[in-house]
Amino acid sequence: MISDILKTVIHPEQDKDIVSLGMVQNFTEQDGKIRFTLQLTKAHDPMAQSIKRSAEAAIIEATGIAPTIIIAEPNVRKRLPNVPKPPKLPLQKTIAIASGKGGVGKSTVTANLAVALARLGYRVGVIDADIYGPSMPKMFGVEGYMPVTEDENSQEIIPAQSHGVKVMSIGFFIKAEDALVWRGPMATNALKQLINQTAWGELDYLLIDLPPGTGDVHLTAVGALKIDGAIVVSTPGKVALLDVVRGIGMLRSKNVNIPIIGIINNMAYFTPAELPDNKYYIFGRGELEKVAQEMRVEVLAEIPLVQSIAENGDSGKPLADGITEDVFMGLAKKISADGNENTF
Ligand SMILES: Nc1ncnc2c1ncn2[C@@H]1O[C@H](COP(=O)(O)OP(=O)(O)OP(=O)(O)O)[C@@H](O)[C@H]1O
Repeated sequence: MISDILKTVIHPEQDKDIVSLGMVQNFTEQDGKIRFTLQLTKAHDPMAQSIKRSAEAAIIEATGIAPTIIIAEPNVRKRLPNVPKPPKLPLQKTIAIASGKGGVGKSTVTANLAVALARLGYRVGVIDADIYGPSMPKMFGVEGYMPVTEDENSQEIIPAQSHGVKVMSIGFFIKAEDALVWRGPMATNALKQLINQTAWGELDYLLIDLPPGTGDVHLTAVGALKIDGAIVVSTPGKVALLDVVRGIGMLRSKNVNIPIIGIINNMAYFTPAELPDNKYYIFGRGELEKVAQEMRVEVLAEIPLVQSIAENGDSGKPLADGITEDVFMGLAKKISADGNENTF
């Protein structure tokens, strides 16, 4: 019996055989071919390849048949407590998060919004297309993630998983200090690969963290996959407003032509953690709303400047405090099918 043979294959860390651990699934033996799925019990199990090789060797030794073994990642949704069933969406929605200039909080918004959508029960993926400064690995606490393919014949890379979100970043492949030398075609090719060669599985929302500005990488991202809409992140200062106008202009240009879902006013006001009801509009108030009105775009959310947002971003824990959680859950409801007015 093949199952007896597989019982001799022990998971080195869990000290139990792979049959008792329930890792052997969908077993078939037909026309001299043996095939099964090696169902991992934890995500990105570093032992996966060595277990697969041991199982192959054991079967070949006993039967002379080289089996086909497919490694399957565990279904993270099943392990998350209290996750509501996702509402049925007709299509996967791809949303680009853009900004006219760097440092306004685009990556922070992407990470927190992704986790908020996942908490609503949606299946969410994030592509860090910020080739010149990838920050998703840090924000999701998966900096050490080594991308692997499903098996050696597969071209598809398995994304990292963190806080219920699938994450793929150029940062998994290159050192941060090398990112700046990625220019032109190299950057655009890398981005295309990230988009098309990731094993996303089924997703309800795919968020793309675009690089800041309006360069060639944007056009590639836009060309490589159908983007359903863009969220533009800005800060309230006057200089930033000019960039918003430019950014929206780029997104609406003939070549790009992406509908704008709305603007996010990040660092709109300062709130001290100990006085969460006090709002200090230190960069002024109302200017961004004026620009939004002129450009016929909605301001989707005002996100306060709070120390914890920066701290949680640095330590890989999105949505880790009350203030951040409230504002991003509100935003996620607003833009998703959970919202009443705008079922994007
Ligand atoms: N609402 C906020 N409150 C406090 N800190 C914030 C807030 N939003 C962003 N930050 C901090 O500001 C810095 C810049 O944010 P972030 O990296 O998200 O910007 P970005 O627009 O993606 O930048 P880049 O374009 O350079 O990648 C980070 O240190 C982040 O933690």
